[in-house]
Order: sequence, then structure tokens, then C-alpha cells
Amino acid sequence: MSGIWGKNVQVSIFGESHGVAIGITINGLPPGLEVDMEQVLFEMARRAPGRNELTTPRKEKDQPEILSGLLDGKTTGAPLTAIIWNTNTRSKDYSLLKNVMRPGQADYPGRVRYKGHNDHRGSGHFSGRITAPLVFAGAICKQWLAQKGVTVGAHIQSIGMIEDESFADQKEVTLEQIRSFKEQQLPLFNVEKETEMKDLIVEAKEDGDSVGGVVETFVLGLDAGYGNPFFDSVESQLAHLVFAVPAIKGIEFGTGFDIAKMRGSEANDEYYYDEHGQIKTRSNNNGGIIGGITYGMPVVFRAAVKPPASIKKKQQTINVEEGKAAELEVEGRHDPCIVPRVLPVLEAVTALGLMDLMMGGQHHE
Ligand SMILES: Cc1cc2nc3c(=O)[nH]c(=O)nc-3n(C[C@H](O)[C@H](O)[C@H](O)COP(=O)(O)O)c2cc1C
Ligand SMILES: C=C(O[C@@H]1CC(C(=O)O)=C[C@@H](OP(=O)(O)O)[C@H]1O)C(=O)O
Repeated sequence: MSGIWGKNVQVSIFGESHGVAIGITINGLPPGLEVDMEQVLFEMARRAPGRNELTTPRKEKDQPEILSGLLDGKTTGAPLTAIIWNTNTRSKDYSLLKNVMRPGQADYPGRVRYKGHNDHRGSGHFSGRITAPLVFAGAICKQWLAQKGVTVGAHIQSIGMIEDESFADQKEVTLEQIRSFKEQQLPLFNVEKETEMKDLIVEAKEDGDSVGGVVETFVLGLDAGYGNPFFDSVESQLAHLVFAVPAIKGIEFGTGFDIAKMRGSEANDEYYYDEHGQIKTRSNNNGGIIGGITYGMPVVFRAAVKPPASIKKKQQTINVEEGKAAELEVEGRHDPCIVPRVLPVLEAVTALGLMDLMMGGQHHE
């Protein structure tokens, strides 16, 4: 089980959705980093289940208990461990699913990989619930990044076929705008799309179905010169973490797949000096990264989020115990759309990836 990630800031996650608890150990945090716990709790509440009609009804406090690594509100430099108790499990929802494999969920591959020993209750260690500790870690990384003038934000690019404007369409995205996104149930540039998106989610839920979407994440204030060519490129670093998040099925940086349709003359991001003598580019088709290295423009990427697999609609599948075909209507508490809740997770892993990269000391300075 690969529950460990990172070079300079290393995280190790543990737990199952219906086990006693979930949690994380973070190694490599610099000593003396002041941790604003209110801010950490705020970030965790953005992701927490059961907070509104658009999410799973499972209610969890998601209150982290710090076991080590923090004294008088500051990191000690020793491993920081936080535990989050599971308090609202309802494992009977999963008794059928030990043998009847949900299409699109990890039941079948997980069963094969772990020889049937995987905890199937609440999808066990595969559950989106295990992203709560990642948001905890990301919230601390964000505070370290803020000291370096780096801010991570995100908005919903789309839900189903309903699109928001893109980051690239904006004249300027301010820190104020990012703060206001964090307060919104559906963070959007074009708030007029909110009702339409909410209705789509509710409609899918009432239909016993689910919807997917796209989250666009952006990083402001990152200097030129971070990253590496080839294996440790900034794209590789971020993509590794983004694909670690359950339900993510695609990623594109900058103009992404559409750059393939452009000519070089259109795709190239032309350089200029701004009024303060800063080097900028007129477009940002490369999403802030060229040669695996940042060039001082915002890092921008979009991640495709699949519609959650656990739906009430009747589906054809198999019962592996009986070795027969089976029909399945998934009961229980599920998100009709993962997009709003995965958005803070994507911000968190971005912050973690960047802090790990920046702690590496490979910058030109
Ligand atoms: C925050 C969050 C909440 C999720 N909620 C659900 C859910 O309620 N029902 C479900 O079937 N999948 C849900 N998922 C997705 C599954 O965890 C995921 O599809 C599964 O682990 C298989 O992984 P994959 O989709 O990345 O291949 C959620 C994911 C996240 C990140
Ligand atoms: C509890 C959370 O969301 C869960 C994520 C999830 C899944 O399959 O990923 C399935 C559901 O689990 P359960 O059947 O136990 O209610 C969600 O409620 C959470 O994210 O904290």
C-alpha cells in the first residue's frame, strides 16, 4: 500500500472510512512554523461531508486531534501527526457490496489487489474520506506558502455541461477574489451559473444518478525558476498528487489539450517587461511551466472529476461470491457530485506539492 509521498515534506496517510479513525503524519515541516488552527479547521470544513444538500448526508466533525509535532501553536520540527475520528459510520450500507461489485468503484480491483482482505466498509482506504487528512496537511503548507507570497486558489470550471468562465478569461484575479471563493458553496467567476449548476446536481440526485465536472486550480505569486526538467518537472510533481486524489481522471496545464490545435505563433507565450520591469508573458498557454520549470506566471491546471460511481439507478454487474451476473441499485449515503468537495482537496495537494518542491532548494536564488 503506497500511503507515503514526498521528498522534502513527506506525508504518510492512514485509515479507513469506517475504521476508528483516519490521519496523517507529516515529516519535514520546518521548526517554528506558526500554525493558525482556525484556518486549518476552516479549510477542513470546506471539504467535510454533510454540510449542505449537495453532498453526502454523512455528518462528520472532521476535527483533527494533534498527537505530535506541535507545541504552543508552532511546529517543533518533529513528525506532526493528526488523527481524525470517524463518528458516523453506517457499515450495513456496504454488506451487499462485499460481493456485488459496484461498476466504477474500487470494489473489484481492490478485492483482487488485496486478496479479499481489503476493508470494503465505506470503500475502506479507497474512500474519498481519506482526503480529509490531505486537506489538513495542505492547510499547513498554504500557511508556509503565504509567508513566501504564494497563494493557491480554485474555482469550478464546469459541472456536467455547464461552464464557468476560465482563469485565462479574467483580467486579474486578486487575493480578495480567492478569499471570496473559499466562502462560496460553488466557487465561480460567473456567479450567474450557480443556480443552474446546483439544479443539475439536485436533478441528478433525484434521478438516482450523479454528475462530474472540472476544477481549475491556479497558483499566484510563484517566482520563475522552480522545478526541474524531466522526471521532477513541476507538472510531474503536481500530476502525481492530483492523480492520488480519488475520482480524478484527467489533468491539463494551461491551454492543455487545446494547444494541440494551435499554431506555434498562437501557442507561444510572448515575453515583455511590465511597468515595474518584471518579466511577464502576454498569454499563458503553457500554464506557468516550461521545461518543467516555472516562469513567473500563474501555474494553472484543470482536473477532470468523474461522476461518483455509487448511484441508485439499476446497473448490471457481478456477484463474485456466486460467480454470477447481478443487478445493483446502490443504497446508502453518497455524494451526487464530488466537484465542490474535491476542490479544496486539489488546492491542498497543490500546496503540498509546491512546498515540497520549494523546500528542495533547487531555486536559482
Ligand atoms: C471528497 C470525495 C468524496 C467522494 N464521495 C464519493 C461518494 O459519495 N460515492 C462514491 O461512489 N465515490 C465517491 N468518491 C470517489 C471514490 O472515492 C473514487 O471514485 C473511488 O475511490 C475509486 O477511485 P477512482 O475513481 O479515482 O478510480 C469521492 C471522492 C472524493 C475525493
Ligand atoms: C465520509 C465522507 O464521504 C464519503 C466518501 C465516499 C467514497 O466512496 O469516497 C462514500 C460515502 O461514504 P459513507 O457511505 O461512509 O457515507 C461518503 O459519505 C468524507 O469524504 O469524509
